[in-house]
Amino acid sequence: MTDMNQNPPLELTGPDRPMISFAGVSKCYGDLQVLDGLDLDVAEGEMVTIIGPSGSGKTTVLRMLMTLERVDRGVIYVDGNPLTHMAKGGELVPAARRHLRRERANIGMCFQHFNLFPHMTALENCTEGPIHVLGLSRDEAIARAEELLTMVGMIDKRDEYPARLSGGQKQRVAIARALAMRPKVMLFDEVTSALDPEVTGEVTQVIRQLVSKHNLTMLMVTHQMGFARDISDRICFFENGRIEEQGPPEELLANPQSERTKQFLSAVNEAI
Ligand SMILES: Nc1ncnc2c1ncn2[C@@H]1O[C@H](COP(=O)(O)OP(=O)(O)OP(=O)(O)O)[C@@H](O)[C@H]1O
Repeated sequence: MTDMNQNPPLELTGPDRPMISFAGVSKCYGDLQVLDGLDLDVAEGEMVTIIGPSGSGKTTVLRMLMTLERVDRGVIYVDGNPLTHMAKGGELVPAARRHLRRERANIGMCFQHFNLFPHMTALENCTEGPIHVLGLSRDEAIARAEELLTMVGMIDKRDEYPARLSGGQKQRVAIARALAMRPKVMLFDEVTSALDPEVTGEVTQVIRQLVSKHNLTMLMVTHQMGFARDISDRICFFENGRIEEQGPPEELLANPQSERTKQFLSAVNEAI
């Protein structure tokens, strides 16, 4: 087998290359092996959800895509470019830093607790990154933010501060803010977990629109099987840092093949 860290391919090419690719990725925290030779490809425009027990490594996958964590072995590619192979001896060389900054701009992330800037209005939350990171003019950034706030149904709240918005409204602003950076990939970590069930539907609908309008690629983590069922093209069941089983939602949720997936889903169903 090729050692990906010794000799990683410089890039993945070809029209069928995945938008996201984890190739043999392993990660340890001390003695704890969190990811264990993970292979996971997500095609352009595909919506993939990761489910699995607590501690199985789901959030670590998203954090590694955000380059918040280093890989120990293997390579992660986004749109064919490796995220990790330029890291040397634990410190990033300047070229690697620039490369990572560019790559990171391709990736948007939304979190369970929204992480909006509390001292900025909904509109300012959406213009801050485009002005200060992408170098857009104020007018360009405002036009982009207004278009996105309209898309997520929040334009009438453009001048409100986050404290005056409901959870669902905050999450929709957070989605608009991430999109304002024009990412190729969106990551969603438990974005509906802090929301009331009736509000979950409005966020799900907004996320669905993103694929049809922007052809975004999405990787999501959730504990909510209803959200996974409604939103995903494919669900991956994680166990001990590997994919135990994967498939379309209707197959994986209704007719799981692996004993572990069956146990997990029946425990989740009992808890509901
Ligand atoms: N920075 C860290 N240092 C040490 N251990 C960590 C760190 N981050 C995560 N872990 C551990 O790695 C394991 C996987 O964490 P991760 O957050 O990826 O799991 P998860 O599947 O998302 O869990 P949950 O469903 O509870 O959010 C856990 O045992 C966690 O305690």
